[in-house]
Amino acid sequence: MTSVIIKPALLRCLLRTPRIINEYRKHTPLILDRSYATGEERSPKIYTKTGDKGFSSTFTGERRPKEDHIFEALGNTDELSSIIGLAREFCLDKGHMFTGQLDKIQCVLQDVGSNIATPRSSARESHRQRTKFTPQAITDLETWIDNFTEELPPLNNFILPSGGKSSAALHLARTVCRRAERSVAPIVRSGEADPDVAKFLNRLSDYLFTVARYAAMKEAKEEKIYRRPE
Ligand SMILES: Nc1ncnc2c1ncn2[C@@H]1O[C@H](COP(=O)(O)OP(=O)(O)OP(=O)(O)O)[C@@H](O)[C@H]1O
Repeated sequence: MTSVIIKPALLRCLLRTPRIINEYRKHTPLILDRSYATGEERSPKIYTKTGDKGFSSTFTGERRPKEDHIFEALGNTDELSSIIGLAREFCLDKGHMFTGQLDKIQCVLQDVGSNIATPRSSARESHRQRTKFTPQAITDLETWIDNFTEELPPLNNFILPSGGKSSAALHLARTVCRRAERSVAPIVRSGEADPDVAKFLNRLSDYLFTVARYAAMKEAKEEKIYRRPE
C-alpha cells in the first residue's frame, strides 16, 4: 500500500466531501505535510507555496499546470457557487422561499467539483464509484423549473438581466453557470468526468433563468425586455 503526502489545502477540499476522504483513508495512508508548521498545536497555514510555479494537484495526486481544463472547470464551479451565495443573500433579504434550493445547489456544486477533480484516467475504480455524480440533482432542478414556470407569465420577449437585485444576481449566476458548462464540456467529452455533471450544469442555467424571473415577479419588479434601438 502506498502512502500520499497531502497538502493541507487539498485536505480541506477533500474534507468538504467526506465520502472521498474516507475512501482515501481506507486505501491510502494520508500523511499531512506539516513541514511548514512550527508546532503541532498551531493551525496549518492556508498556503503551502507548492502551487507557486503554476502547477497544482488533482484529487488523484496528479500534478498538472494550473491552466489545465480541470483547474479551469474547478475555478468556474467555485465562482458559480460564490455568485449563487451572493444571490442567496439578496433573496434572503427579500424573504424568498426558494433559498433552500440555492443551499442544495451549492452542495451539489461541491460534488460537481469532486467529480471534475478526480480524472477518470488516474482514478481507481473505488474513487470513480465514490465520486459518481447522482442524477437525482438533475431531476430536482427539472421539478423546481416546472413549478416556477406554472406561476410565471408566458415568455413573449427577450428578457434582459434586470428585475431587482435578487433577480439580477441570479442572472449573473446563470451566465457564470454557462461558462462552467463550457469548461466542463471538453472534460466530459474526453471521458474524464461524468456526463451527468454537464447535464446538471445545462439544467442549472435554465433553473437560474427561471428563478430570476420568479424573484422579479414576487418582488413586483419590472423585467426589462429587449427593444430594437431606434
Ligand atoms: N487557480 C486555481 N483554480 C482552480 N483550482 C485550483 C487553482 N489552484 C489550485 N486549484 C485546486 O484547488 C486545490 C486547493 O488550491 P490551493 O490554492 O491550495 O493549491 P496550490 O496553489 O497548488 O497550493 P498553494 O496555494 O498552497 O501554493 C488544489 O489542490 C487544486 O486541486
